[in-house]
Amino acid sequence: MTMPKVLAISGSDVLSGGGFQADLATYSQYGIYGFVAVTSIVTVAENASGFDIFPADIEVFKRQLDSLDDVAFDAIKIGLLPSLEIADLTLRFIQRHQDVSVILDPVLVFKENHDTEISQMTAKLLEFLPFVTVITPNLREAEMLSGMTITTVSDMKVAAKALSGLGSQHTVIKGGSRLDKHFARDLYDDGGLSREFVKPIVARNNNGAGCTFASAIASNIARGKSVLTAVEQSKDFVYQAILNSNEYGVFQHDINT
Ligand SMILES: Nc1ncnc2c1ncn2[C@@H]1O[C@H](COP(=O)(O)OP(=O)(O)O)[C@@H](O)[C@H]1O
Ligand SMILES: Cc1ncc(COP(=O)(O)O)c(C=O)c1O
Repeated sequence: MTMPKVLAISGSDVLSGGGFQADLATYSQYGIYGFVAVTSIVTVAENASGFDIFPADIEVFKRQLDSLDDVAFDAIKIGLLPSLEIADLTLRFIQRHQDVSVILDPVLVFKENHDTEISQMTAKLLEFLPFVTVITPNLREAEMLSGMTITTVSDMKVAAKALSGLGSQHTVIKGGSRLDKHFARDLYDDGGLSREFVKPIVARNNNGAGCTFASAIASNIARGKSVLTAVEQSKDFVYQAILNSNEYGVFQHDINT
């Protein structure tokens, strides 16, 4: 049997916690053949106070996507889009491939609080929603995309419904420690059904947890699982990944706020 094929449209994380390094590591755990179109290169900033994002040359990025037009992917996972131009080309790519499941991890807010040009990018990401199978914002990203303030699990439910209403077939909002200091609560919504997935918060390096979670969802969907089952299984997968994570690099991370 041939392996399912999943494309990551993602950045490179030089420390390999997140980005396409995390995507490929996850695909390999699921027996998925992983492809990558690189959106950007992320390095530790020279003063070591955070990260610097270097967008891919726009022509090079376009040529990567054009090269992939004839591959029959089983799913496409989208991560860090560092500029509006790169986001636009990505949107046009998924519009050309509407038969493929798309998992959008809207990387607007890093754990390291590196705010990209947030309001314009938020508006651009909203244009993706009608072409997206699952969107996986963290709490702050969900607030930006929905225009709501989220302080409780019931706010999270309303925001998830609002995002599903804007076109995403399935929404998973990843709750942070602002919501609950002890439990990592994620809220799933498909426009009708709403489900909460909860795990204890683990005090370990969770850099790249968002990338790993979205890639696991993409892998499960590519393997034929329903989206709800894919999310449930991926929540377990990322929990195990954090329990076994390496502690290295210069940053300690909180679960997103
Ligand atoms: N410290 C942690 N302990 C347990 N689960 C976590 C922890 N950090 C993140 N998660 C889980 O990992 C997944 C990714 O979430 P998160 O890291 O908050 O996303 P993002 O990287 O987009 O901010 C979610 O399912 C979240 O609940
Ligand atoms: C290229 C890239 N994409 C995405 C992320 C987001 O990572 P996380 O899953 O921790 O939000 C990072 C963070 O380092 C990154 O470098």
